[in-house]
Amino acid sequence: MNCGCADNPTTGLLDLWDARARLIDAAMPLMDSETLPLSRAVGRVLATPALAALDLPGEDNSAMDGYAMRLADLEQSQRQGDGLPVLIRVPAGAGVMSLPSDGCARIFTGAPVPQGADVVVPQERVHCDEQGRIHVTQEVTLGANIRRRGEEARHGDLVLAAGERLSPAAIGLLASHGIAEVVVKRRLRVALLSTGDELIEPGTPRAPGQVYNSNAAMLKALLAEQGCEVVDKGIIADTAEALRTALSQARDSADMVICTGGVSVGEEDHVRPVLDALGSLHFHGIALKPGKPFTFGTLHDASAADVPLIGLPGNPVASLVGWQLLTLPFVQGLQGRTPHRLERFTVKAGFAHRANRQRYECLRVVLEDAEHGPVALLAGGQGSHMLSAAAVAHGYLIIDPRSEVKKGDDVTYCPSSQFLT
Ligand SMILES: Nc1nc2c(c(=O)[nH]1)N[C@H]1C(S)=C(S)[C@@H](COP(=O)(O)OP(=O)(O)OC[C@H]3O[C@@H](n4cnc5c(N)ncnc54)[C@H](O)[C@@H]3O)O[C@H]1N2
Ligand code: MOO
Repeated sequence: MNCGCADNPTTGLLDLWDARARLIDAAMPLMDSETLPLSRAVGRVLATPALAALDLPGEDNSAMDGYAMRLADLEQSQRQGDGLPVLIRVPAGAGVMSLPSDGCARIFTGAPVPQGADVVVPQERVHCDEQGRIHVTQEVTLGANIRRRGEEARHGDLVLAAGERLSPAAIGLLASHGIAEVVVKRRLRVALLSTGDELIEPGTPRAPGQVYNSNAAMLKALLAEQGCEVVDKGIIADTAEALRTALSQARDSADMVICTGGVSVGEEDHVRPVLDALGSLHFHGIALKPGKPFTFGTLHDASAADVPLIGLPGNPVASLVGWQLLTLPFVQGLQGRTPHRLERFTVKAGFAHRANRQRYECLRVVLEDAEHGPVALLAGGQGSHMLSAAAVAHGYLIIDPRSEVKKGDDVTYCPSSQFLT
């Protein structure tokens, strides 16, 4: 593990992308797992690969309601102009039948194609004469409208790799293979602390100077969305003693600790000194606005495994950005997931902006469609204490340090939706 040294000696700050890479490298996946029925497995992380127990589809089956036939029989009947008699009827759920020669089968979507048939013609493309014989009105191609046995997966194929988070579509996929239960990682247990004497919980009366604890509400929602179990340690007073006690208890109750506030440089900011006493600091201070005082370290425990600690800045937008860009990939690593690659693409700036000299800036923006593609507009006030813009933003513009953005310039956009998968 690296020390807390910044990689930019001039600014004293660690590069944003280096910090992200270090966090991804440092995440040691949880080893414990449990077996769950599919009905309780959505959002959980597969601990073992899911393999196909059979071919999918299980048989050649029809993609259309229509008529299954041999192309050779059809061509013969077309030369003679007498159409094909319907000899069998194959509904979905029927077993695999055999197609007698010189005729066709009435067939329905999903029904097994009878042996011998090599094409299915949709019913809209046939004409049925008075004798009930089928005439095909358009050209047909060998194999058309037949979904082939095993075309999606063969027995033994990998269906989903270990480390995949189970989306509703993934649950459906497993069910389509007949899989009823899966081995998943146990939920990551995250202890959450909010430091600050000014903090009170929403729903309680407020005195002047007090601030509602928005970080805990937001982080609980973010952690729940990632399938984590939150151990809520509440609001901790701004004293080193209170923080030391709270962090040691948090360490003993969770796989990871997240605290907010108290990571800056004032004498009321106790996270770093307490971390020095209880464990070790890996880094502090990132070239990121908002989010500069982001802190990463380890709480040591003589009798149990070490527990990682992430200290998010108190300013609510700094906490949010510090979660999305840095904490989330670390949490995903602990969960045994492959941390997602940050999705970014280029849009046009709809405003001018002079960037911070030392830090990447994450501007909260909304996208609007314009003639030559999407244009980013500021979603509202950009203060790191203002959640209003973050709450309605579609994503971030990530602006390089020292750059100057002019209206109409190409800029890097990072959609927020990616942080919710
Ligand atoms: N002299 C300096 N002062 C500050 C610096 C600096 O480099 N030099 N950095 C600034 C930056 S950047 C940030 S971000 C903040 C971060 O400070 P802390 O992490 O120590 O946070 P606090 O001081 O405890 O609080 C900052 C701000 O956020 C509000 N807050 C805190 N917790 C919550 C919460 N759970 N819910 C809602 N709001 C919260 C708090 O009331 C303060 O307004 O430091 C700058 N200062
Ligand atoms: O992280 Mo602070 O909010 O950059 O201002």
